[in-house]
Amino acid sequence: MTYVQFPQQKPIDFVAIGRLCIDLNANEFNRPMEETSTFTKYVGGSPANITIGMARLGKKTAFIGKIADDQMGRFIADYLRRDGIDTSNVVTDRTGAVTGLAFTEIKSPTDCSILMYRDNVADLKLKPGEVDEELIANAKMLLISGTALAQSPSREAVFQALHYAKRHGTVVAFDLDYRAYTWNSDEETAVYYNLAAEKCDIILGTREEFDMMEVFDRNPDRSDSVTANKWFDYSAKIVIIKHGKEGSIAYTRDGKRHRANSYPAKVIKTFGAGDSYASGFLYGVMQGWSLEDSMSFGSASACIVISSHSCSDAMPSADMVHDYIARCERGEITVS
Ligand SMILES: Nc1ncnc2c1ncn2[C@@H]1O[C@H](COP(=O)(O)OP(=O)(O)OP(=O)(O)O)[C@@H](O)[C@H]1O
Ligand SMILES: O=C(O)C[C@@H](O)[C@H](O)C(=O)CO
Repeated sequence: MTYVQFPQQKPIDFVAIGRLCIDLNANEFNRPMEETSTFTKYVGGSPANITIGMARLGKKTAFIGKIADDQMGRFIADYLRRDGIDTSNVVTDRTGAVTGLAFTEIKSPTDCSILMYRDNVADLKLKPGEVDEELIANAKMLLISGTALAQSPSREAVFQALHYAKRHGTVVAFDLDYRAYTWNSDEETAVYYNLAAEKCDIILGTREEFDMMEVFDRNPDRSDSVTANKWFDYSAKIVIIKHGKEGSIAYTRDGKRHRANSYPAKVIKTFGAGDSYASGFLYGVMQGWSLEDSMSFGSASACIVISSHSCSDAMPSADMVHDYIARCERGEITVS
């Protein structure tokens, strides 16, 4: 059963809009940030990680965003280009804005957190007039990401991108990617998330992220099916609710529920799970696979990334994900 039809004649498979940042991942594991002295630098930002994931899986990709006019900004743009990602719509800020930094703390494999430095960041300065309509028109899928909705003018740039996607029949996926630090209030967050989600074909988020969107809704039991069904009155064809290690559930417009369990993993840290899951899942859907197979592929991709030190560098190829699934099926990876 195919839930989403992609416009196959379009030359670009996937374009994402949103933040391009730097991750500084603690080199010393299993200790608090206060006791961590060295970090390794990687390209980061959830939509950037997802795009890198899609590129590694062999998709033709592009990115729409804004980088700082500094060494970090140039490092990010070079990294994307080396992965074959089209950066023609990655604009350089000229106002003195800086690159967002995410310092990651790895207290234990299950207790990780991110300390974000995001004042005056370049990614939130993308303007609607800077979004390239032709690029979106030429893409089969546009991915938007929640954090880009947190402030103007990036917020308007995302809505402009959504408008172009609708105008040109580009499928829209929304990774909720809620980062509390960037927002001013729960009400503002819910209003803008809901306005964007109304326009999207595929919505992916954790239970907690959907809870955040439901501050004005009645869902006292935090029911996944109540959450999903709301979006089928708008544009959604697939709504995925992720439950960490417990796996994920996809709801579809025909009233069906599709479940994927997670695979075992030798976890180093949990961040990056959502980004690698998203790229693996969206890749599967674009290949025309069943939702179950696409979700399993996303889950295995997540395991590879959470068993690694980085998010972007660790994004796997399709062969690596198939191999991981085969090794799990042979019982060679058992630690969870
Ligand atoms: N500890 C784990 N072991 C195995 N698989 C996991 C684990 N944690 C997450 N996953 C896989 O990754 C998927 C996405 O994880 P999760 O629900 O934690 O997303 P997320 O909160 O968006 O991730 P992130 O921490 O990157 O923001 C899950 O559906 C599952 O398949
Ligand atoms: O999204 C961010 O800004 C931080 C990410 O780059 C980080 O790697 C992560 O949390 C992935 O989900």
